[in-house]
Amino acid sequence: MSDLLTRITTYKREEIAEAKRQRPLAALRERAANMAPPRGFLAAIEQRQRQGEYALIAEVKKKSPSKGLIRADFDPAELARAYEAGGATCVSVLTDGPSFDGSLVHLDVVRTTVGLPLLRKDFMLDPYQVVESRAWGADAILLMLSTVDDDTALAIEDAAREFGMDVLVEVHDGEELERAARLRSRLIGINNRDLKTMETSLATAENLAPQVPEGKVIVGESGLRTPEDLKRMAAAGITAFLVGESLARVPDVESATRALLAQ
Ligand SMILES: O=C(O)c1ccccc1NCC(=O)[C@H](O)[C@H](O)COP(=O)(O)O
Repeated sequence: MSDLLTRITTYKREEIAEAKRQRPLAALRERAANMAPPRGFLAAIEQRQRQGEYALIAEVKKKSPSKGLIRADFDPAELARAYEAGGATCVSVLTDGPSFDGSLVHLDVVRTTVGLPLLRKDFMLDPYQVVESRAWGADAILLMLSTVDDDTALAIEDAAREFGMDVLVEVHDGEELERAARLRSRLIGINNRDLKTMETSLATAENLAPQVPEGKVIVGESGLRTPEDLKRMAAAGITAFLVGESLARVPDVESATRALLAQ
């Protein structure tokens, strides 16, 4: 694991322990049970792909460890509304506070603003966080295999399935891809960002895509900026994308979203 991920997972474990003290699992489960059913995240992506269109998961992102402040006048609701109007299929909401200035409250706000399925983008280390995600309105979660062992990955996936949520399983190399293939989730995200160097290379997704087993849906993640980048991914068989910075940074987010998706 990179130094950054070690630092993030260390404070995340402390956050989880504190959250469990503040809101025990039983109370969280009750809140999750009272939520409207999940909006189908994978189903929305596959429907878009069946129509021959790109499926965009557009990310509500204020700042990041690699880029610092991305959007000074950050308003999660306004950003999500622009993504929806620009043709996004789903929205990813960063909820990590210390590194991204995210919050679970953003998830709640975005859910009441748009009708698109929502991904909770955070560092999932404990099944407790899955229940928390559902309780705050997420329809899907991200599971980064670089931060969990196989038993934990399975437990997190099981918890998500119990709540009818989808899991985007994130990999960055061949070994993680082999582990991802053993999980039941059909969504595999290939992260182009190397979290040791913070460099992005589209070659990562291009090289790993042919090794993804039949029946899985690949999401190309990070470093995607232009319609040409998406075309390059599509040539490698990837037509679903997770995009944050390049859309969240610009003044006219709706137009930028529409322009990115032009095929
Ligand atoms: O973005 C970062 O700097 C980062 C650092 C450490 C862990 C995760 C990080 N990013 C999360 C993501 O996966 C991206 O937000 C997402 O793929 C969108 O990437 P981009 O379009 O390059 O903003």
